[in-house]
Amino acid sequence: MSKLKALFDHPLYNMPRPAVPEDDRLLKVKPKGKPIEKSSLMWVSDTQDGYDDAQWNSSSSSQPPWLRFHLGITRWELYPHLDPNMELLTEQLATHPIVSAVQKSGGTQLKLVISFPNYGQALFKPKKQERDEETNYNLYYFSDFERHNAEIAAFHLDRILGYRRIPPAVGRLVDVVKEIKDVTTDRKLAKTFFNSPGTHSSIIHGLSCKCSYYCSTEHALCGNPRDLEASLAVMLPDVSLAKRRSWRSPWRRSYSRSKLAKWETDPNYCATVKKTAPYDKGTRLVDFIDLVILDFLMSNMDRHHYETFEKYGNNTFLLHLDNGRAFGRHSKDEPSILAPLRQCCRIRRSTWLRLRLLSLPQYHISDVMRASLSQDPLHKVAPLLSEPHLAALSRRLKTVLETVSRCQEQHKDGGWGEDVIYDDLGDLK
Ligand SMILES: Nc1ncnc2c1ncn2[C@@H]1O[C@H](COP(=O)(O)OP(=O)(O)OP(=O)(O)O)[C@@H](O)[C@H]1O
Ligand SMILES: [Mn+2]
Repeated sequence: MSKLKALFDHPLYNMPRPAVPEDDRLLKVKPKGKPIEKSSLMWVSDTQDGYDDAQWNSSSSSQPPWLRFHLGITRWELYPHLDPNMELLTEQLATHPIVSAVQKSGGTQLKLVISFPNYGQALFKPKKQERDEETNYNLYYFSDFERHNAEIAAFHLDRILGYRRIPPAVGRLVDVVKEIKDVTTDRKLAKTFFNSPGTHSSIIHGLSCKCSYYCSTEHALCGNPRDLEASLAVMLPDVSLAKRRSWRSPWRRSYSRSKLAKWETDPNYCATVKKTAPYDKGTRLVDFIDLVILDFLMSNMDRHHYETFEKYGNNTFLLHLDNGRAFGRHSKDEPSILAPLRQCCRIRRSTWLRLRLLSLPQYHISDVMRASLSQDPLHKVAPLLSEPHLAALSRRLKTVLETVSRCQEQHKDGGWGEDVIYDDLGDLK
């Protein structure tokens, strides 16, 4: 734990920054401390059963942690470094009673939207795979399971990298009968519960769903006997309050078993991207490279899209949502994920410096991840990432740093050494 603390106390994580301009906040509280009207809560639920009476105003001490999280979102990050709100926010996700659970439509696998008495909401993804199972090498990335522990580990890794672009996610043991079946108003969901015919003393309940893959009784999710491990990620502000835009990744895979994508065959692919909006201006390209580095470290091949908050136009951070297909394999790295860095040879200075820090023994990436993950409530059931996955992180970090060095070498020969490192620190370096 001391390595993690030392890392977060390091000047690279505590750079002086100008105060956030009011317009850079995603949401505003109504002026003059008027209580937030009940009507603005209509999107949460139209039945008030099980919910607390909400009496919030513009004073942050009256606001529940999920609301403080929403109000803290800015143009460049989801939450501040060493956020005092984080502990209570994650504790409530892990312990607050569940008053409702409904299926979230869309996507390939079952997800639920969970609601809490203080109107907070979370995106629930259930455990589907044991921690020590590796994704079958014959399986295409788009048929892989989503892993609840990957969602949790991705949040921790994103924070350790200093990005703060993934909504906080925690693990929780959920009683599938008491906390889902008995409280859901989603009749279709309730109908998918059944008792396992094969067990004697322990009753196993499964739930399956309506979605495109893995939603049959063969892929039922089983409680043990009723407890099911899951990840709960804080919901972002509803899109009626803060619209988001979804961007197709320029390095998207073909999602076909036979076709290659353009970036896999065209060695000059990045030159075209660099000339194309929004990658031709501002920090979009280096922000995308940040995301690529996160994905390579956790071996996530499924980054087909990313999202931004529409309010900020092109000058904003990228939301790193949907990390369930990360951490599937530890014995192999996937070099193609790093293609954008190799092809564009560009990285933010602040990211590069933090990566170098994480490769030093006193801040070693595997050690700080182990420490960070040990704070999750599911750690007492089993460590969120097995040791081989933690070891893979430091091996992959080395590859990222070698790739940057190779870029610098190549660019030095061409006489344009300045190009690789994008200077986002100015005088601070
Ligand atoms: N924390 C969150 N708060 C609000 N919305 C979210 C959150 N996380 C994800 N979403 C939204 O929910 C949608 C589905 O989530 P996610 O992509 O994780 O599920 P999925 O089943 O993996 O979907 P897909 O199969 O399309 O990849 C996302 O497109 C995103 O817009
Ligand atoms: Mn997905």
